[in-house]
Amino acid sequence: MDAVTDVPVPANEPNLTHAPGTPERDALVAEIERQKSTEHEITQTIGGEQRPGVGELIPVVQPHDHGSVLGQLANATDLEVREAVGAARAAAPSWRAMSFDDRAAIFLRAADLLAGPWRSRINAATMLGQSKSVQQAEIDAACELIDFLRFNVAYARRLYAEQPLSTRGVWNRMELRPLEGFVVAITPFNFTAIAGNLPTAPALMGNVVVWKPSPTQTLAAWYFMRLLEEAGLPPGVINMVTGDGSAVSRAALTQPDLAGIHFTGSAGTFQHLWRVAGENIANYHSYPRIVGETGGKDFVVAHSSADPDVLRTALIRGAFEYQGQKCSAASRAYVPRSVWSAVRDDLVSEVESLTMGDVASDVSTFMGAVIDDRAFAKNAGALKRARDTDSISVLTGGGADDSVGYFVQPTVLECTDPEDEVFTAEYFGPILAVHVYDDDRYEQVLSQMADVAPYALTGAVIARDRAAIAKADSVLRFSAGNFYINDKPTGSIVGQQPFGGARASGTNDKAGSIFNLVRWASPRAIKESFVPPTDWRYPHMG
Ligand SMILES: NC(=O)c1ccc[n+]([C@@H]2O[C@H](COP(=O)([O-])OP(=O)(O)OC[C@H]3O[C@@H](n4cnc5c(N)ncnc54)[C@H](O)[C@@H]3O)[C@@H](O)[C@H]2O)c1
Ligand SMILES: N[C@@H](CCC=O)C(=O)O
Repeated sequence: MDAVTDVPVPANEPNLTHAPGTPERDALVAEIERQKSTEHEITQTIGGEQRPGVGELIPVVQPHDHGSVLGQLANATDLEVREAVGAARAAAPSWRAMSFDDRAAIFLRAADLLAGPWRSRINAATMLGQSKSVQQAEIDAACELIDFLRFNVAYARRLYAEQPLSTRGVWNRMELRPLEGFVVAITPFNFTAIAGNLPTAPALMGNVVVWKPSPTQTLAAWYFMRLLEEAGLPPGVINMVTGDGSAVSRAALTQPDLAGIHFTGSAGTFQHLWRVAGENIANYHSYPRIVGETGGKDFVVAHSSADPDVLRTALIRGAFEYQGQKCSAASRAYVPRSVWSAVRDDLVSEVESLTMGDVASDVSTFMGAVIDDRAFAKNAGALKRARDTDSISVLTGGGADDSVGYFVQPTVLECTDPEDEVFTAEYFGPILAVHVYDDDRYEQVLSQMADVAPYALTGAVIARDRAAIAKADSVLRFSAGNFYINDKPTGSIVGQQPFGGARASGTNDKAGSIFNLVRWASPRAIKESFVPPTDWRYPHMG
């Protein structure tokens, strides 16, 4: 049985600025050059062994310069996925027998390695492979992932300490067992932190994992696997298979000992995974835990009392950082006419001043490219449709060019029809749709926009009038799992704003929180009677 020890009290990792002349910037630039000139063989990791993979090869490119290949990965075959499941099964007995302190120490060491010698490696891979600016890589691949690793240890300790009442002569205990079987973690392209958190959170709770990162995030994922090995993660606890995931659906999700799915990505993919689990429901030993955080159509609603500078900043940062490819990105805004007349021209000219380009060659760049040809086509199609729709005016942007990289201009659309697709569909790109309303229609606008999109992930109200804030808080109660007052709807911080949404946005299990970790444990209640009864009769029987 584990000793109950204290764990280090977590604190959020401070962001390094990477300002010109700082040591972190020099280290990062050198590491970017090293990775650019390396043809990475992006191996799978099965039972602690790095394997090149026998499936079809998929090039990993720089999205802002798609002719530059960073390495190749192989699309995992069904056999390789089955081997990864086998390696996880083989590792399970010794991993679950290991004390919590020993497991926790591995992930705390991983956090410290990432905060120190591995920081520039994982940041550089995220900038090159996912086209993140240095600021966006730092808050994600370094700080948020370090926070996930450290805070999860503290949350897990709290969960283990949560014990039932004991009465005189009876000791009641609760044991948090890992799930019986293995967990599949399937992760998105847009956050290296999420990719790292989804396999490590169940592993911390004593589970074994098969991890399938997104092809376009696999370079940073591959480096993170190496970091976990250096931190002392035993072979087979987390097995990484590469590729598009189709083999994982066929060969892992159908296994009788599938214990859970830990997913982040689009709503469509999540529904597919749930369907596969549903079709196999009678074959599983236990009901698999299904945790999925998915898409958003995140809003900013302004009241006539809004500070125009606060609104403009929230819109620019919220909509255009990382090219609008955050699930939390502001993609629809509702602005009263009086405020719009104060904000519109400055907003347009500031959006036109945003720099876009090769984020890895010029570290001062604000925006890079969208992730791949599929994302480019989706955004270019949405822009064409906007140009062709009478109720929409393109205020700035509207162009796209994939000749060198997958570049989509930061775009502001003004649309008179609040039911239009620009207010309901997730484009996952730098496109902000604005609906301008008469100032006295605030309450009607809140009611309309509360339910117009299928998602309920993030949203913000910008207002100085307290009653207006309270009204938005109440009408939009179920429209966002993360609600911001006078702030942008992006940039949640582990330990401060637990993240996730409901409706089509997911199961809202709040990544990086105690609510998420509880899903990866199977509690056992134990009652021990010290002086048990020896006569079955009760006093009322005389
Ligand atoms: N709510 C959140 O916390 C959150 C966070 C980040 C991203 N997202 C959402 O993720 C989406 C963007 O990420 P994406 O483009 O990587 O999503 P995606 O759904 O295309 O892919 C997610 C993962 O699923 C895999 N996958 C796809 N088809 C599969 C299949 N048939 N079987 C098994 N695996 C399969 C992909 O390879 C990838 O690893 C957006 O919708 C965004 O809103 C949500
Ligand atoms: N923590 C991030 C999550 C974004 C998801 O893609 C945010 O709040 O912006």
